[in-house]
Amino acid sequence: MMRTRPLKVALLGCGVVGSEVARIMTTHADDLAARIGAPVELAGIAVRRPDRVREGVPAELVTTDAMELVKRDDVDVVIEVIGGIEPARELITTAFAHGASVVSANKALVAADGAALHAAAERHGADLYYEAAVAGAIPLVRPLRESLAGDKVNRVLGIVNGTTNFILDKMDTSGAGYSEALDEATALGYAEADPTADVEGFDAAAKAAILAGIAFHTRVTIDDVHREGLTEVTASDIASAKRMGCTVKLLAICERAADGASVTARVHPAMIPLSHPLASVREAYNAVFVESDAAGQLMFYGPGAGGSPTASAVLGDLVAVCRNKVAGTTGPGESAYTQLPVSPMGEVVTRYHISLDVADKSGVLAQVATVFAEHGVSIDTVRQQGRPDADGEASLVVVTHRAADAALSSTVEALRGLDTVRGVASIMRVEGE
Ligand SMILES: NC(=O)c1ccc[n+]([C@@H]2O[C@H](COP(=O)([O-])OP(=O)(O)OC[C@H]3O[C@@H](n4cnc5c(N)ncnc54)[C@H](O)[C@@H]3O)[C@@H](O)[C@H]2O)c1
Ligand SMILES: N[C@@H](CCO)C(=O)O
Ligand code: NA
Repeated sequence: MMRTRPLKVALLGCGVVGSEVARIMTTHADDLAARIGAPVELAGIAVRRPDRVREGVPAELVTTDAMELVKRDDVDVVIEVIGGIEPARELITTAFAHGASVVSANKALVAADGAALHAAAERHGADLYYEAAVAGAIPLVRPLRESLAGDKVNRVLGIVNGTTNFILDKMDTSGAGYSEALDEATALGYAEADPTADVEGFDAAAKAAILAGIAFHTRVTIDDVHREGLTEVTASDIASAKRMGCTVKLLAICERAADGASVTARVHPAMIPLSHPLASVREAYNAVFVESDAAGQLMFYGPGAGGSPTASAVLGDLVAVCRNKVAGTTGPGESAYTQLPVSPMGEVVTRYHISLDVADKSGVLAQVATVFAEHGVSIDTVRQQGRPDADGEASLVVVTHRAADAALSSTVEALRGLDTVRGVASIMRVEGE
């Protein structure tokens, strides 16, 4: 039976995502009401620039005072799509204190302070949902939190940033330059307000922290995630990858250690074989593999960025928290009972592709091989190529077997110390084999 008092929603932020949330709430109002069992209405929309014309957004709902809006007694749900740490955090905690549940797309905030936010929600008998924060429209937070709650997840591996995938894809397929590709991603609404968050890997690291925490039932913050962006990836890395039958992707990788006693979370560019399903993830699409004991390998794929896809995830959460309100209950909160520590990057074990500029003379190969052996890093393949442009120099490309990141780092340091090694042109991890 439909309850007659409408549920009131405060929308904070009306940018790329917020404007789409407002549009869908208006156009789908009847369906949303039927699915929730109560009408759902916008109580107000907090914006920073009230003079901006926003098509389809009722002017009488617009306010610049977000704090006053979240304190209103008639507000049942707050949707936070402002982004950043403050004032989003204070607005969300104030919303909880006033009895409202919160839907947020804010990965930066959840990855920095998720535990405190969950605790505040629980204290006030409210919900905190953030499906949109990880991989946009793709259902991932809820499947991990609910559908896989009876299984044991061991690994989450994927492409979780649309902007960087768009850039790498354009560079790889159309030969576009880095800044041209970034400008296009920004114009399409994929990039964050400050694209540094995307290209330096902060956005993906925040998502990795959230995924690792939920997947392994422990607490992982963005500071625990090893992060390398794509600003160091060169055209020559992409060409090297092609020669190996690989492509370069910015990956987020969360793993439970083999002994089950710790976890790792990292974001970095990596070479993956063209035969791997992640290699064919194009443009701003995201794809995430989840490996678990009972289910085996699951793949989640879809649009990970953009106003309308992200709004889809926000609306899904809105329906869920509204249903909970109607039923007088709350959904699952934080599950961090395993308290597994997060190991440093040095303990991660993977394969490496290293490209060295070396003196083109006898004995160099043996010298280089000795350095690898001395550090316990086993070589899989070596390819030497003369460089007609550089007199007396050659390129040596070494691909290793699986080795600890710390062992690889000390190998590279020792290689740099050799007179015959003129430079380390690139080091890239090789994943997905
Ligand atoms: N764009 C995407 O593809 C995408 C995807 C997933 C998640 N997200 C997340 O969604 C959130 C919003 O992203 P966006 O792309 O819509 O950003 P945006 O910059 O387009 O929109 C944010 C809006 O909030 C407004 N704002 C800032 N401070 C405010 C305040 N104090 N009161 C009221 N309004 C305020 C800004 O003026 C801006 O219009 C972020 O947390 C982002 O990480 C975005
Ligand atoms: N800037 C983000 C938005 C989605 O979180 C991206 O490019 O993936
Ligand atoms: Na999602």
